[in-house]
Amino acid sequence: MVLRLSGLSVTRRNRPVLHGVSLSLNPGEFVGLIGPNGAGKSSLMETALGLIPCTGTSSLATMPPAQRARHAAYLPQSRDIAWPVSVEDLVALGRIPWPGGGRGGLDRIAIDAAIARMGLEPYRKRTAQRLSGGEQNRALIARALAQDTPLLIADEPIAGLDPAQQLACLRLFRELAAEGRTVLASIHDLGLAARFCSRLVLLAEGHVLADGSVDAVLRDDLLARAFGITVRRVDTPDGPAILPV
Ligand SMILES: Nc1ncnc2c1ncn2[C@@H]1O[C@H](COP(=O)(O)OP(=O)(O)OP(=O)(O)O)[C@@H](O)[C@H]1O
Repeated sequence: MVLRLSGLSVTRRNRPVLHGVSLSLNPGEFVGLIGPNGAGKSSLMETALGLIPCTGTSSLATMPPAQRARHAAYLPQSRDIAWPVSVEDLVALGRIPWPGGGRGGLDRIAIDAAIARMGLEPYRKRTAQRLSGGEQNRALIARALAQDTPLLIADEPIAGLDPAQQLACLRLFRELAAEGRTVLASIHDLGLAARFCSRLVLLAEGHVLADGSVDAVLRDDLLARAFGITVRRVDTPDGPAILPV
């Protein structure tokens, strides 16, 4: 088990936003977290990481901070880069939890691999704050990859990426899962989530409405209940195309 959440409830500004959420993630899963705006997806990720107070338990939140940082990498929804660092130095920050802290030989290998995997070679010496939004997003994903953790928690990782970069990012996450890592990512594009994720969790108003295979979760009744939409579904050789109507 890579992450176990048990009965998580969260209140923000005196409003309950998560209600007794339980979830277990296993090695090799790419789990897509879907649900309407305000459903609690980011809150769930932040709570799992121990960043906001809750009742219930998260196996990650109870770890000492250094151990937690070697277990889970996090791509937050806000992509703010606070300092004018180079892409290379930004990615190296992912190595801080490990012995060597970014400067050892193993760190160098992990940093170079993350930069290559995100196609950032041409940008490595550039100031990260001066890249385009999508390029900054990729640099922050590279930082998370350099952290080399069993679990990656990514909040809307494909938001702001062009179609080719969206596919590249989701392919990469699928590859990470095939390598035995676990990825939990919130995704608004139901078609892409259906094509790439091995499992979906549908969150609505702070409750898990459904958790399971793509077919079990993307049911008409559940989508109508969560989003108030119906979908047209067309099976293609590349996976389902899902059109909300
Ligand atoms: N920092 C905060 N302080 C107070 N309330 C918050 C805060 N962040 C989120 N909320 C509230 O918590 C609820 C869940 O928000 P959350 O960001 O977890 O939803 P989400 O499913 O990630 O939404 P989205 O798809 O829009 O990113 C919302 O009602 C939101 O207004």
